[in-house]
Amino acid sequence: MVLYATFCRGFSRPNSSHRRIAGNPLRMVLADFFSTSIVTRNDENQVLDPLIVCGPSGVGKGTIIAKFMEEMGGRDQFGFTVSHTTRQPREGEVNGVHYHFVDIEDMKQQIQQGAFLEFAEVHGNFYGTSLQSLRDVQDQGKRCLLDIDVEGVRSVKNIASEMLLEPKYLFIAPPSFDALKERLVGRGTETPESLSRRTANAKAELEYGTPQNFDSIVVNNDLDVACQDFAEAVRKMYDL
Ligand SMILES: Nc1ncnc2c1ncn2[C@@H]1O[C@H](COP(=O)(O)OP(=O)(O)OP(=O)(O)O)[C@@H](O)[C@H]1O
Repeated sequence: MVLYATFCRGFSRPNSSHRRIAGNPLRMVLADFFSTSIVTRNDENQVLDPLIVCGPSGVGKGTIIAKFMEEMGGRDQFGFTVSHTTRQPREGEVNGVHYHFVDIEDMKQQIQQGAFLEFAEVHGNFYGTSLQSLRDVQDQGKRCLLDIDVEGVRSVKNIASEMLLEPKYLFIAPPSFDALKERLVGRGTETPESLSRRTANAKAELEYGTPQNFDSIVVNNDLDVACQDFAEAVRKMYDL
């Protein structure tokens, strides 16, 4: 409830043009009643429900999302919601672009202040999606694209209806567990310890990646095919 109140407060922009709340009639009435702009429309009058992308570490989420956004027109409709993390930046990662890199005390403080839609401690580090990062995307009239782990998906599912959000959930699966492990090794970012933590977590994450829990599942075997499948799944889910 505290989080909900924070969320409503955070998203309340009474004078904004994006306050044209939409969706089904009940949603519209409730959204107006609660004076929240979580449910918004863009200039083409389309509802801006978030896209939640999930999958085990190393499956290729970042790679597919980058191609979709940069090479397949994704950026016209979606804005990447930049997560916070307490892990160290990898080579080439830019603060504020790939992640907001923060230290652990800062992150804990912001969590306590209710600044996050969801957060989780994964592989010994905190990851989270701040309400501000969602607002930043919505202010551009775009749908939020979130790349979050299974715990994050569970958290969002628990609170989405309270917030009148109707996200679409897409899971990216590897062709096999061995292929996933090979990619993590090939990426060259993991220590032996972090590799075994990530692969151990992947087992439970793959079990959660079922049609019961996700609107769409894309298998990332051949990268180009997976990107096409991803774009097609997005088109179908949002009726674009
Ligand atoms: N279809 C594919 N075939 C082979 N390698 C791939 C494929 N897709 C991605 N990769 C490679 O796998 C590695 C992991 O990809 P990426 O970093 O995008 O995964 P991720 O799911 O975003 O991981 P994390 O959750 O840890 O950030 C990268 O080195 C990437 O180049």
